[in-house]
Amino acid sequence: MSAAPLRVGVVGVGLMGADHAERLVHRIAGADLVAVSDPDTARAAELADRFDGVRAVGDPLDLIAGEDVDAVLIASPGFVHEEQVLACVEHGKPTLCEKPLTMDSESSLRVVQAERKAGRPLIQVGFMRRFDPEYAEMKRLIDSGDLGRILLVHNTHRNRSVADSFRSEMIVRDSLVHEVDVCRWLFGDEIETITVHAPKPTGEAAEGVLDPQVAIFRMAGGGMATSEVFVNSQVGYEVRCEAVAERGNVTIGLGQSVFVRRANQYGGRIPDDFRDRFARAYDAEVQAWVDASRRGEVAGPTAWDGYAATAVCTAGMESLATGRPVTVAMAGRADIFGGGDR
Ligand SMILES: NC(=O)c1ccc[n+]([C@@H]2O[C@H](COP(=O)([O-])OP(=O)(O)OC[C@H]3O[C@@H](n4cnc5c(N)ncnc54)[C@H](O)[C@@H]3O)[C@@H](O)[C@H]2O)c1
Ligand SMILES: O[C@H]1[C@H](O)[C@@H](O)[C@H](O)[C@@H](O)[C@H]1O
Repeated sequence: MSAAPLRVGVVGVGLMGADHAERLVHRIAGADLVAVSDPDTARAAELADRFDGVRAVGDPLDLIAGEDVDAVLIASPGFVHEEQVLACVEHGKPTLCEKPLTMDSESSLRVVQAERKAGRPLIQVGFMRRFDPEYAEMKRLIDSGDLGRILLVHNTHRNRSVADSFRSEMIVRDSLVHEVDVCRWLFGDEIETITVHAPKPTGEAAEGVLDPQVAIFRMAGGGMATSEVFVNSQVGYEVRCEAVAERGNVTIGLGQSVFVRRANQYGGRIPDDFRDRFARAYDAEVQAWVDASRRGEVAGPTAWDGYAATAVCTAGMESLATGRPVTVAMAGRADIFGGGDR
């Protein structure tokens, strides 16, 4: 591992970028935040001013090219990820790119191919649930084999509310993409077909938005998963997952760590949003990225995982439009890696 701290630049400093900048400064070892960039230059300057020695850069591509930046954390909107990740690859910089890797499977495949051409792994994708202590324990239990083979997974994913600009297809591409990654990871298998159904929408969703949605995945090895995604639930941030195996089942996300009784009521607290529920997961994710980058490696979800998830969501958006099951179209791994393991 390099003895020097990793000098990190953050691209996009909205909700997630600002949250990651705070964690890089206050909670992550072996990294120095050196630059932030956002087309909203006032927002970037305001964030940079909160910390010592952090500069605000107008053009994200200048930050990526910067000689004082060793590695880049991308937290811009998904539609600019392709250009920015490709620039990072061109400059040989380790990159943590927030999900989704890109907007569709063709562009994600271009990223996989560019990384392959660069000759070394550079990209980690921000599927932070893999770093959540509860999900990690679930994965450990399933992989131990003690419960037998995993048969089914049931996911629930609810946000309190989203902006009216968050349309039906974004529920698939931006929200369901987490369940896609979780299922690929838990089953250790690809999703072969996806069907996305929608009941009559909630009156709390914007006009024309199909919310909630229910997705069904059929895994290549015969497993199956259901996922409810409901982004205007009005309740809070609820993420639950139950894995059903041959001799037992595992549930996470019940949120029962603190149970309070008062004023004729009992219960616990429901988190506001992802930053609250997954704070420890983001910390572990970014720490793993920093550590691996200093070793010249990639930890956690790879560009291939980002591509596979995007390919499933591309099929999912087609299913949402047609109401029919759609087979996921993916390039063969061997065609890209020639039998390698990444
Ligand atoms: N892992 C998670 O749980 C999680 C949670 C929320 C968001 N995300 C992802 O993080 C990313 C950012 O989401 P957010 O919620 O922070 O959005 P946001 O809208 O709060 O912030 C996005 C920021 O990017 C800036 N931006 C716009 N165009 C840009 C460009 N070309 N280059 C750089 N910055 C640009 C905007 O000005 C804004 O400040 C998205 O990819 C989103 O899917 C992940
Ligand atoms: O971009 C966000 C983020 O990925 C959250 O984790 C998810 O719960 C939201 O639904 C999505 O919009």
